[in-house]
Amino acid sequence: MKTSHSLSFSKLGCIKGGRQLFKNVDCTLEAGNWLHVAGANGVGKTSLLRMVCGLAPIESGHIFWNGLPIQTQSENFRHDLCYLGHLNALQESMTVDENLAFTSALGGMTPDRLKTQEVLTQFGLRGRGKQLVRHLSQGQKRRVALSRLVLSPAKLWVLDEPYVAMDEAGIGLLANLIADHLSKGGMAVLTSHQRVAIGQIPAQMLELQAQ
Ligand SMILES: Nc1ncnc2c1ncn2[C@@H]1O[C@H](COP(=O)(O)OP(=O)(O)OP(=O)(O)O)[C@@H](O)[C@H]1O
Repeated sequence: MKTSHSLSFSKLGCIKGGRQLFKNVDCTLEAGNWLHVAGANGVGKTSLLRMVCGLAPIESGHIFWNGLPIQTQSENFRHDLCYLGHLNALQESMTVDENLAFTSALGGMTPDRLKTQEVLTQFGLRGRGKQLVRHLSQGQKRRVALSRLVLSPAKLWVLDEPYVAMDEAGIGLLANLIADHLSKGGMAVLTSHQRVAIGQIPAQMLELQAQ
């Protein structure tokens, strides 16, 4: 069932190291849709995503979630959000299962062993649950990180270069995962230097321009 979630940017601007990266960015994303944030290296894509996730302050303009500024509803918004940054944010000295259980606990959920096994199988990591993350390849680590999306109840997925280190099968898998998420009324914001196709759902493009 579709929900009425929405994410909006209004006159959003960002200054880093005394340099204006972007300004006056306006955009609205409704439930069931995805936003491709594009632009040259250093234009500010990661900075924008970090602002959306509350990891960097909003210097000018506003970010609204369901019509309200995100700062006024931090807890709600955090619950609705799942962020995957450049780094996988995995504990290298813990097993795959332990990492996923930790993610579930952080999201306020009881770790579900069966569901975890299902997700690992879906991501081509069957039988890897007891393996230490530091013994996985880069692509496998990325797959573990991405499998957290499936275990999260979040409506909004914010993904910074999710395809990095993924092979062709992994790229297809992630595209299907996002398409499925959108079909259930979810939303996704992602950056990628590659062209991205998510099923038949057209991208809403936000091309950041160097100032
Ligand atoms: N804390 C900071 N202090 C100073 N400058 C910063 C800081 N964080 C980012 N920058 C600068 O802001 C600019 C934008 O960085 P950002 O990572 O957002 O770009 P990007 O569009 O994601 O780039 P890429 O496509 O290369 O990943 C870069 O020039 C970067 O050096």
